[in-house]
Amino acid sequence: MDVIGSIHEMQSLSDSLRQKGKRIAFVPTMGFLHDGHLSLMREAKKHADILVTSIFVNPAQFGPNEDLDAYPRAMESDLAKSREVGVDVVFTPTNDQIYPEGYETYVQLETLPNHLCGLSRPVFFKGITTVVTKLFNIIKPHVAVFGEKDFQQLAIIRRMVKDLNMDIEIIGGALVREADGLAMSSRNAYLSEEERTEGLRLSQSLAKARAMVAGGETDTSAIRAMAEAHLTGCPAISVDYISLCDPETLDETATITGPTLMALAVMLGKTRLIDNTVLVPQ
Ligand SMILES: Nc1ncnc2c1ncn2[C@@H]1O[C@H](COP(=O)(O)OP(=O)(O)OP(=O)(O)O)[C@@H](O)[C@H]1O
Ligand SMILES: CC(C)(CO)[C@@H](O)C(=O)[O-]
Ligand code: BAL
Repeated sequence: MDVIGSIHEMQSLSDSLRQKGKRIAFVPTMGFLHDGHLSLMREAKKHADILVTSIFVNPAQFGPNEDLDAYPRAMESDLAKSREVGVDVVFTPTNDQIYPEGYETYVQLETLPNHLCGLSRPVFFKGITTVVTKLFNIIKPHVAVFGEKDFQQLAIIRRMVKDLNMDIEIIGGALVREADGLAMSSRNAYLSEEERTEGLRLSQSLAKARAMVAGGETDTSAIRAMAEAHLTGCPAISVDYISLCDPETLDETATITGPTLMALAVMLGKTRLIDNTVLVPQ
């Protein structure tokens, strides 16, 4: 497995792989790898000859009061896990290489960021679409895999690739959970033991919603009220959003008539947690 820190070296390697007719798959990450990331890598390997991943904690997607400095990092164990899963190349650029002095070009969508996480994280998706565009230009993948845990991110990347005619296939990887249902996330490392237990309220709310829909419920306000009550049953939880929306436009839905995204975001103490499921009417 190669570990490459230089943009120039990465671009040259991608060019030569492409010239040899190799198909390149790409999985971008911010490191502190868990089984969610590894499942995306296993999926990506099915679609290409060479698997490239990146580990880069992107400052442009963190707001001034967010957790950029605290974000967990574990480069050595990340490299060991990557090697084990069969990654061919890990790209690990520095902040100065990605955003050198004088940097001023950003990629931004008009509408999709004005929903869900984008409402409370104003620079989040502008930072993501910018860095993902740069990573695509450096790694030149044929296919890239993003997790369905970050459902809005996946929808935004799909839209961006279509709108900007990027010749890259985007694949969604299923959300991976701990055995008790908690969605895997690097930020789970912030949780105390007690918070870790209370964090189950997200996946429990989604399970209750699925049961309501299976029982014939179609009114999203009833489902939202159930989730609000279940989440705020824990005083340490403050709800950012409980959204029942169209999975493509992310516009809120009053009545469930087709597949509907139910997405949750909460602060549990100082930790931001998200989770989602797609509700399908009977
Ligand atoms: N539980 C999961 N199941 C599937 N994919 C996941 C999961 N967690 C993260 N991913 C995906 O891994 C990729 C890299 O995500 P990232 O490095 O931000 O990890 P993360 O665990 O989501 O971190 P955090 O939640 O703290 O931001 C993204 O495409 C993300 O959707
Ligand atoms: C796609 C990504 C690596 C861009 O920094 C990040 O948002 C993530 O880890 O989901
Ligand atoms: N998983 C998306 C990156 C973030 O929350 O900052």
